[in-house]
Amino acid sequence: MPVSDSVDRPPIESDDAHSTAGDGLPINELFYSLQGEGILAGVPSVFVRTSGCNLRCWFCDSYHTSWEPTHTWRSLEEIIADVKRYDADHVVLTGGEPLLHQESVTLLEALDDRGYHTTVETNGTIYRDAPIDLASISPKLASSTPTPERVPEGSDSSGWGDRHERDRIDIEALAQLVESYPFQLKFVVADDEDMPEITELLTTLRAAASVTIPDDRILLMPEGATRERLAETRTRVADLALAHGFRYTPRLHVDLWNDAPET
Ligand SMILES: C[S@@+](CC[C@H](N)C(=O)[O-])C[C@H]1O[C@@H](n2cnc3c(N)ncnc32)[C@H](O)[C@@H]1O
Ligand SMILES: Nc1nc2[nH]cc(C(=O)O)c2c(=O)[nH]1
Ligand code: SF4
Ligand SMILES: [Mg+2]
Repeated sequence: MPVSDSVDRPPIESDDAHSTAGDGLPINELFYSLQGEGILAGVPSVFVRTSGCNLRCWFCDSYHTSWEPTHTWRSLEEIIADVKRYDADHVVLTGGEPLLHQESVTLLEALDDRGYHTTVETNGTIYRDAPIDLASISPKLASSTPTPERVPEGSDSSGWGDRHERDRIDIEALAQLVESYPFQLKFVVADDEDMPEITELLTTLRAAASVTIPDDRILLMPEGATRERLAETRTRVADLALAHGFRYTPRLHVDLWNDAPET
């Protein structure tokens, strides 16, 4: 369900945390696929992708939820009816940043009431209290920050470099997420220069959080929105996972369907 800007509601403040409340959610796409990433990779799942993000990763594979957000406003009833069309018991709520939206909590409650397993894909900068079966947290490293040289084609990084850098890590939100939900920490990695920041962040988070964070919940995921780019990064990242005793996660959907929408 690719969508364009809606005319029936004002445009969302896509870059403003906690921006939407009230009935419904800005939906960019809703589709059925295999979970491509993380400890549930391979599980048939319905993906609900909200629009709007408080960060601007230069490599974002969901450009139309962040750099140039598009959406249709959908009521929770409509979203649930669409989810029910598929024979799946796993739902993945993603974005954009789904936890920007207060209504994501209401949607998760409705899905939980209907017996669905819920995964939330989040950048880890916002905590909300919701029935989440797996918090799939992907904290953003310095290598994600946009610069004039490293920015999606046709976009302007001005204003976003500093803001992204300021907001990309919130230890308090990360600690609350890992304390509250079964979790995985999924780092996007391109090369060994990313590793010192990961180990430092883990030291800080382990000191801040009241729960243990075992190494088998730390996943390294190769950076790459296309098969071509993944071919450059994946073996390097797998070797880094082995060297550090962390898990490696593939990006199955990119291997299978490259960068096609609704996959
Ligand atoms: C589009 S994001 C949406 C959820 C949330 N905003 C986040 O970043 O976790 C979904 C997942 O894709 C990952 N991702 C986005 N672009 C990527 C890329 N070029 N290579 C690898 N992973 C990427 C994110 O790190 C996250 O785990
Ligand atoms: N197949 C598939 N698996 C995914 N896991 C996380 C995704 C996301 O964009 O959050 C994603 C996605 O976009 N497609
Ligand atoms: S935080 Fe997620 S949705 Fe936002 S720009 Fe980064 S990868 Fe894209
Ligand atoms: Mg994706």
